Amino acid sequence: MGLADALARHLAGMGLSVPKAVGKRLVAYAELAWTGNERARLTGAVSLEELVTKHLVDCATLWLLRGVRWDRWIDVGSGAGLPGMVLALGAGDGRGALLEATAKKAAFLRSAVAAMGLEDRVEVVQERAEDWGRGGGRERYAVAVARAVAPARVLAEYLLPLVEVGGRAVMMKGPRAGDELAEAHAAMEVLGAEVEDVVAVSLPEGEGERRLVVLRKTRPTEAAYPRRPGVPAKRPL
Ligand SMILES: C[S@@+](CC[C@H](N)C(=O)[O-])C[C@H]1O[C@@H](n2cnc3c(N)ncnc32)[C@H](O)[C@@H]1O
Repeated sequence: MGLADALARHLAGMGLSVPKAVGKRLVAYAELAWTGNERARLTGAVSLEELVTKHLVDCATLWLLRGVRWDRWIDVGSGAGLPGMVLALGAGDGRGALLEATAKKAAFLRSAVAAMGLEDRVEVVQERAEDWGRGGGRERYAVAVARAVAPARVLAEYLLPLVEVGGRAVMMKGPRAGDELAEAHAAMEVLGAEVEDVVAVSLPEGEGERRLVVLRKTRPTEAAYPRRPGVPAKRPL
């Protein structure tokens, strides 16, 4: 079975389907990321097949969020482009940004965006989230999303300043999301956000449990946030 078929089978296991052409483009992107892996350590995947059937499928869980529109999004700490490239290739024709602090990874992201013909609607930003949230990215996006970047209370300070009032921060978490959210209570108070939803998803073929945490921003971010690069992680709110 080809990788595009394997991807389709895994997506079907979550009640999702994509047109064949989209499946092929997702696999083409995964092949780029897998090749790029040899030059810069881009993903934790141990094989191209795992990148497709585990990591891409995990990112596609975002399509299950009914209340979130992916038309002005930013993927914070995008790494090899996860979940941002999956959103760009599979979630309509919205505009997005891939934010990544590491130069080698940002260079890969630029080449992948160009190779997939996405330059018109996907921007690569090589910055720290803390800098972009004080600068050009402040309150600019409808949705900020992150996967495997930081604990919820740290991530709240990375994501919420980037989002407009009424916008969403989406944290892709594992089954311990409840504990992380309890720790993030103070951060959400300070940053002005409430938990809108926590969606439980079982990945197909026993690949594990996921929680998609959706926060809604309720008021503008105070000027003091986000704090300087490194401070949110060192001294979480
Ligand atoms: C473990 S990787 C996860 C990458 C990708 N989201 C994924 O799911 O495969 C975390 C990434 O976040 C980036 N990162 C961590 N903190 C960051 C920050 N404050 N601003 C921008 N990027 C950050 C790192 O450089 C790294 O590429």
